[in-house]
Amino acid sequence: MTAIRLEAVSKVFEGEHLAVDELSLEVADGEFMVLLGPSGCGKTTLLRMIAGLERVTAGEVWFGRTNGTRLAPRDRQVAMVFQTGALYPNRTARENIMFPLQIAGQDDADASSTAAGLAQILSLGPVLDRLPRTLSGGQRQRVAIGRALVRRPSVFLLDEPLSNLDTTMRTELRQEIGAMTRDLNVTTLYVTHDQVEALTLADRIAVMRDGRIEDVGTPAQVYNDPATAFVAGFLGSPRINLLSATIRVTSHHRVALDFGAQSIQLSPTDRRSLILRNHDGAQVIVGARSNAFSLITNQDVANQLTGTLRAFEFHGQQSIAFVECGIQVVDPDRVGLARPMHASPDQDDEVPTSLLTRLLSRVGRSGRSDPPAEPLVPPTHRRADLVIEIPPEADLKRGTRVHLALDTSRIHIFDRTGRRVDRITR
Ligand SMILES: Nc1ncnc2c1ncn2[C@@H]1O[C@H](COP(=O)(O)OP(=O)(O)OP(=O)(O)O)[C@@H](O)[C@H]1O
Repeated sequence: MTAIRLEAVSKVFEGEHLAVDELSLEVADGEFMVLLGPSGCGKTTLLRMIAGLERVTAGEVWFGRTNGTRLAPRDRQVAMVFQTGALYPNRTARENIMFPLQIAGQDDADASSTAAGLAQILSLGPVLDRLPRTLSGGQRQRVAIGRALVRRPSVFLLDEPLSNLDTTMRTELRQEIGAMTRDLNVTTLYVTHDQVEALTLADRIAVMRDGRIEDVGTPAQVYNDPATAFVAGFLGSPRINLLSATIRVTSHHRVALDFGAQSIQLSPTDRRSLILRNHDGAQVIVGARSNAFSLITNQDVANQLTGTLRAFEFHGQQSIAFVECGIQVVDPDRVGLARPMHASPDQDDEVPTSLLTRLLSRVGRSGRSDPPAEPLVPPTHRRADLVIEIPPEADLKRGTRVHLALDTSRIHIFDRTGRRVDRITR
């Protein structure tokens, strides 16, 4: 078993494309770490650098006490499984699994019995003597996993191993991968862009964006106490509401969040007031998940927002309502990009300068591309809507005025670049 330590690792591809940007991360011995992030953020590149399949442009990769940055892949004791585990088509499942042992010089009988033992754990017993083309996608992935694990690697890397499987198979194999890697106590780095896989499998999650890590923590930490607005937006469904606000400190040192036409106050006992009192007048982003709101009929309740119900969707256990409150809503995918959606030009300076930006600034080019196009949103959802959960039995008509209580103990406050300003824990 081996811990992995990445020290300021960067990868610049030809054409000066920066895929990984001075990234540091430690994965403890035997830990299951999930790298979570949107397509193109550099997850696969990072995994390939750890496996030795991609040269590191700068920084170091350590396995325990060994500097592995320049080690050949075969000397790293690392096994990797890809999206579609490529199997030898003319070898049976058993032969595929035992092949690495044969290459290592083990005799056939021993290799076959080791393969059979692993196949039992992977529920492959009945299909061990079949060729890959006769197996289902899930079975093929199991064989690929078996082949990767058969030599008991110190480090196990998986790159979206479930992405080509149907939902039932994904859930089943996901649970098995979790159980098996823990039984074998192998240090595992698992890449996905699927938040459910990350939340259910990980000991810790590292959330990546644009070649960097925005947050690392247990699933509960990154979900309940996200470091940035992007992380808050990436985890959770429906996505968190991000509301533009200004901090106002009243004469009695109470902190109010002013949304323009409406405002709310933090409770005087809220310890975050002590931090926010120093930010009077600051433009911030308030993050509130859909279940931080509740519909109320009593208009005397403090901290309520009023809006018009525009649409709702039935989701079984709950319904999702879209409420127009006249509050500017921010897109989590765009917060903190080089040119934030609502930022004034001078706020760009607050965004950390990346390695590529610095590299390219020497040749007089900007390191970041334009923000991506607005992602698709459900047809019922306008960007300015708050998205809230309501009980499925709520009998509401579109166009009615609704009052929403906001539980301020469950909101997060970010600066305009998306970094948390109200963090007490962690
Ligand atoms: N060989 C390469 N040459 C040039 N650019 C590359 C190369 N491989 C990857 N990239 C670029 O590096 C960035 C990161 O790619 P990478 O495959 O690591 O992302 P990812 O997070 O794994 O994405 P996905 O989830 O879609 O697989 C992308 O912009 C990609 O286009």
